[in-house]
Amino acid sequence: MKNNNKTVREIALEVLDSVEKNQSYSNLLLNNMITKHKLSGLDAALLTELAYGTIQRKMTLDYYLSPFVKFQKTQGWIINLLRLSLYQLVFLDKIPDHAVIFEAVEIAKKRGHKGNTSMVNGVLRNVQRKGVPSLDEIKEPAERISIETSHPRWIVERWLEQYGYDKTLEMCKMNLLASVQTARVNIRKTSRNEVISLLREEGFEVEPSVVTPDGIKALRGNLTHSEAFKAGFFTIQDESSMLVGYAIGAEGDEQVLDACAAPGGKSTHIAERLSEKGRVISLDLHEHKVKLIKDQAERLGLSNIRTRAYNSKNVQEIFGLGQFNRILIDAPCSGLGVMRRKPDIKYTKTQEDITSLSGIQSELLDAAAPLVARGGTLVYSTCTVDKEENDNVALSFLKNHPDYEEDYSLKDRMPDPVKPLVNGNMLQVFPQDFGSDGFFIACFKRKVK
Ligand SMILES: C[S@@+](CC[C@H](N)C(=O)[O-])C[C@H]1O[C@@H](n2cnc3c(N)ncnc32)[C@H](O)[C@@H]1O
Repeated sequence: MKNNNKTVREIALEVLDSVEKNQSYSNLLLNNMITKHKLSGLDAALLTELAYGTIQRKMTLDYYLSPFVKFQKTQGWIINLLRLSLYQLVFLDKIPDHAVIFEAVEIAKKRGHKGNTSMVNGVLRNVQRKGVPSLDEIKEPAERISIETSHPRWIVERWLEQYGYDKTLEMCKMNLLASVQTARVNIRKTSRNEVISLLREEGFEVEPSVVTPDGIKALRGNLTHSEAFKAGFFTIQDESSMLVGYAIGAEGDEQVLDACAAPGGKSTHIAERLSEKGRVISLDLHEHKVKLIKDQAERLGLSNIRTRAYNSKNVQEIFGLGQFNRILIDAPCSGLGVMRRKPDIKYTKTQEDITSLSGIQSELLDAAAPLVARGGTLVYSTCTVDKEENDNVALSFLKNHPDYEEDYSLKDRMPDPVKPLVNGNMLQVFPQDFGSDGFFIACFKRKVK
């Protein structure tokens, strides 16, 4: 359990501190830590469980700690150490209580003075003796969901209003579960059956996705470490994200603009479905992001993608009106559909972010709209579940663009299990539908006349 003289729990505490202090993204930070400390499979899995679990359950843990700790008067790292320890005591049954408390005290000794050590020891032993307060004390439904599932109250209230009690509770509970790694097969190079056989030969536990025809689910092992990945046989992508590639329906020699394209998950999907002569033009704001798309295209052996660092609000300055058969706006969004993979999102996003993002989303759609050829397709997607960024943006787009209409072929383009979720030209996938990301897709068609 020791790496560079740091235990996995010490590293987990560093992750918690950094996520809180520097607003670092937990998923990126965790990957960096795993590499920096050269963590092996089991230790990497434990670090992920401890750091993600503690962040995911932060509000519940604070409720449990509240009778025992004066939050205002306690240093941040001590609160994090207590959260980390309590998470193990309450939510993990494979680690004995005495080991959890012993390690917490050792960390406190290394990090702080004697007073800190005895406080950590005292709080954890007190919790052990008296037990944590019952959630049944919380009578009000929004507050109960908020504390029990660690979602800020404003998010719970919005979802209650938009989707009702049952869906909200289901979604909040689902968001606490670990996400499963999934991959999309590069149909240019190989088939799903072949990739599954290759991965199994390499010792990975995988199965076909039941959501998408080109998807694979990893039950054990990180697929990016496989030879099949290096050979460009697949892309790591969430199953909901894959749906966008089907929704846009690109084929043959078509010209497609992907206006918010990095790191390239959807651009490469579209390119795989086009011919060699077809083109995906992939834009994103910064050179370093565009490089991610180029790297993926190269790994996958795709020569029909062109990239450029560009602000897509100004696309009309570089492309001709009606130039593209299809355009995708996979817009920047609040990401409230991907909380399982980025648990810190729920604590950092605000209602103001949602409003300002919906403005940006509309601007991007407005800028791209005239570049779609008559009879062509415009697809708008987000990885969020908030109606202000989803349905409302889609509806106001149609209202402001009389040259567009709903594209009802969205349903035909969806894989069978997804079809029942399509509502006209829109699709909202919730995390609880398939265990994939919360995702929204709207399809528009530019009128022929
Ligand atoms: C949801 S992500 C795109 C994910 C990508 N489509 C994929 O499947 O891999 C949104 C992207 O939009 C980019 N973005 C935000 N504002 C933009 C703008 N004005 N012009 C171009 N790209 C923008 C962000 O940098 C971010 O990479």
